[in-house]
Amino acid sequence: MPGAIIPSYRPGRPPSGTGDHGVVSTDELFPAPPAQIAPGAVHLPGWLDAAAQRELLRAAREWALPPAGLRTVRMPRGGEMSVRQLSLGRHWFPYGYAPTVVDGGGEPVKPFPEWLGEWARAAVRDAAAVADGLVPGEAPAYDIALVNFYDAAARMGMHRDSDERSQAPVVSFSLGDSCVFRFGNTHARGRPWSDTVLRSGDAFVFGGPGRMAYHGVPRTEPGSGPEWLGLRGRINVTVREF
Ligand SMILES: O=C(O)CCC(=O)C(=O)O
Ligand SMILES: [Fe+2]
Repeated sequence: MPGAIIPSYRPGRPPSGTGDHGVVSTDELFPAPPAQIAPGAVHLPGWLDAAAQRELLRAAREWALPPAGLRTVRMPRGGEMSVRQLSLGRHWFPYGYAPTVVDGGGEPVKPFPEWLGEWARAAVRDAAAVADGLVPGEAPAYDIALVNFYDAAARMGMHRDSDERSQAPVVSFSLGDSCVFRFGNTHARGRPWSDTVLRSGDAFVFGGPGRMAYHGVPRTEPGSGPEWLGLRGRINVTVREF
C-alpha cells in the first residue's frame, strides 16, 4: 500500500507548518535568493514549488516499496545508520555501488528516472550563476540517486560523497521537516563548517571545489514541514553521476 512505508500525517494531527509560532514564516512565502555557502556549494531556497514537492514525494513513496525499497543500512563495523535509505540507478552500500542490493536481498535497484536528472541539471545551471567553479553549460549525465528518510531522531554524521567515479556536482532536494545541514571543508570532519537550514523544497548543489567537502545533518526540526505536503519526517534526495 503506497504510503505505508513513508509515514503521513495522522488524521487529526494539529497543523505544524505554521503552528509553532502562530504565523506563517515570511521565509516560506518569499524564499531567499540562491547563496554560495562555500566555494562550489550553493543553497537554492524554495527551488521546488509545491507541485514539484508533491510529485517528488509521490515518487519517493513508490520507490520506498519493496523490492529494493527503503531499508536500514548496516555499517561494516556493526551499528546502523539512523537514516533509512534507498537507491536508484545503482545501489549504494558502505562503501561502494553495485547493480543489486548486495548487502540485503540481492534485488536489482529501481531505475533512475530521467526527469530527476533534468531537475538536477537545471539546479546546477541556477547554482552556477552564483558559484565559483561550477561551470555553466556543463551537463552531467546523472544516473544515480540516494533517497534518505529521516524520522525525528535520525541524523547523518559528517562524511564525504566519495564512492562515485565522477566529480560532477551532487544535487540535493529536501522535503518535509527542516534540518540543519552542516557543510564543512575538504580536509577533515571538523571545523570550519557552516550550518544552513534546509527547508522543504530547497535544493543544495555542491561541486567543483566543494565536491569533496565533508557534510552532514546534525538534526532535523520535527514537525516543521509544511502541513499541505502530508509528510511526517524529512526526505532528502541526492542526485549524482556515477
Ligand atoms: O540529508 C541530507 O541533506 C544530506 C544527505 C547526504 O549527505 C547523503 O545522502 O550523502
Ligand atoms: Fe552526503
